[in-house]
Amino acid sequence: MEPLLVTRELVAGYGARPVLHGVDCEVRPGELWAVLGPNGTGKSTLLRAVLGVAPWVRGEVRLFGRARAEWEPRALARKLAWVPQSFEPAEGFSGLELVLMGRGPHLGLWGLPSAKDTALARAVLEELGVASLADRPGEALSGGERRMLLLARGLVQEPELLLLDEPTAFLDVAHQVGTLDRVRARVDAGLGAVAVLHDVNLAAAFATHVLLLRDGKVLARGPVDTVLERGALEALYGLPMETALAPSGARLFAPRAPSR
Ligand SMILES: Nc1ncnc2c1ncn2[C@@H]1O[C@H](COP(=O)(O)OP(=O)(O)OP(=O)(O)O)[C@@H](O)[C@H]1O
Repeated sequence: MEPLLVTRELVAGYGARPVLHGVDCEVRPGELWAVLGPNGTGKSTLLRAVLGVAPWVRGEVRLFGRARAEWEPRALARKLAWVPQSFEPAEGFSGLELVLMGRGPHLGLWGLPSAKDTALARAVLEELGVASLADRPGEALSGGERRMLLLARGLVQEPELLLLDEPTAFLDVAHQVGTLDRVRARVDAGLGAVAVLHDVNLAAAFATHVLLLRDGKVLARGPVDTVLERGALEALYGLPMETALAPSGARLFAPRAPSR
């Protein structure tokens, strides 16, 4: 299957300083890539470089078979959705209206959502277990509630490729699992997704592939079952790790303090 996203020798940074030093990756339909790595290593910068919002980028970024620069923004927004780490909703918008913004790239000349768009937005909120946020004022929502709206906005955009920057941050454990479960269900139906995660166990449970990023370089990448292992994680985080097999067969990872 043709890749949705390809980066080759990707270098990106801010000011004079490169943050990414030659990152290669490929994402195909039906793949959920977890990007793991220490703080400040360039995970968000990688997503931002793909979106074209990192201050400078060298190397190749191809989306849906074409160079990124060849895409007209609105056409690209019908295929590529972005779930950022956080947002400050402008005052006066309800939760439903904020989610409906995800339909923007699909709307006609006047930009007015139809009854079908509204039904889709309500259905996604329902699916995520946050239907009650539809009628709440956006500016009055908690950090976790805003995250759920951001995810809903990304899903109603009905993209072919979904980029998620720490989608589980600020969420309780049930919403963390629920969020990745809903993303994975869409991935199993053909979506491609890239999610920056800090929780190795969530990556093990939901990702199909992992990309381990350290100091702006790819330490390892490939299928989750082969790449996500103790030695690679110890090299990634510079910390001893323990692994175990749960009765369900799930692989579990636990960091150990070096002094203990
Ligand atoms: N707008 C910016 N201007 C200058 N430097 C930046 C900017 N954004 C990020 N950086 C720097 O680039 C480096 C990589 O940042 P990035 O946000 O990509 O890391 P990350 O791996 O996502 O980190 P975290 O896990 O802490 O979110 C960091 O050293 C950061 O300070």
